[in-house]
Amino acid sequence: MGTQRDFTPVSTAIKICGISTPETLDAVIAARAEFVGFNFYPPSPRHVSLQDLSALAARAGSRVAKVGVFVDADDVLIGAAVEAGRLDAIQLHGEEPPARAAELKQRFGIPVWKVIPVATSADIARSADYRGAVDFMLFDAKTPKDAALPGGMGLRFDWTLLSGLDAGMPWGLAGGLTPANVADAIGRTGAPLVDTSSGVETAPGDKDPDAIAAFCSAVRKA
Ligand SMILES: O=C(O)c1ccccc1NCC(=O)[C@H](O)[C@H](O)COP(=O)(O)O
Repeated sequence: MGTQRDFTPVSTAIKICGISTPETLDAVIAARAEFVGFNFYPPSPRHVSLQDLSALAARAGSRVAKVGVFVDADDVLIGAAVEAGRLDAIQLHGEEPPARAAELKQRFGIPVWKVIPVATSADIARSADYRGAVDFMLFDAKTPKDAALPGGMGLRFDWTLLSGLDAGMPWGLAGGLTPANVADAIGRTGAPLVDTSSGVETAPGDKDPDAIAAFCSAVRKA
């Protein structure tokens, strides 16, 4: 099982989400991102099979922490992915309630991240329900009800909603972050971690190694 990371920030941590090829995994590692996300939501263009996950995880070794992204998944899928990918954390990107998150934390013994979809200040307030149940909160843009995916859509939310945030635990910012806007996002929110997916792609699911490098460089200069 994976190890719990120390989020005490010396600089902003980076998660590149939706990696599915060896070449783009290498780009994430070369750019020294702290976290890589592997997607287990079948409708996503970034979805990885357990077989591919296993090969990617072996390639990564311990050079980057591996986060599995799940949407209201059952224990069988999560367990298989945790084992095949030697995952370091489980990211819940669906409608999992706090009790379900706490159950998964207990069952698999690795940190659980909960995505908080944000459109209004009420969404930020609701994140308090997850205190004590999860290890990390990722504030991401709420997608429209008829959206194809609950994440990875390149949508931003109003960053001022995070003003004065006391999440009560480590947290991060996601949603529409790109090499061009991530420094501004960090400056405005003070996010200890930033996460991107479509912002470093040429098409849905096609990650661009140069954009991954540019994103990480922009974060380090911020
Ligand atoms: O990326 C996906 O396809 C996806 C599908 C279903 C649930 C979550 C998904 N992505 C999770 C992420 O952590 C993304 O990085 C996050 O939503 C930000 O995406 P983007 O706005 O494209 O940077």
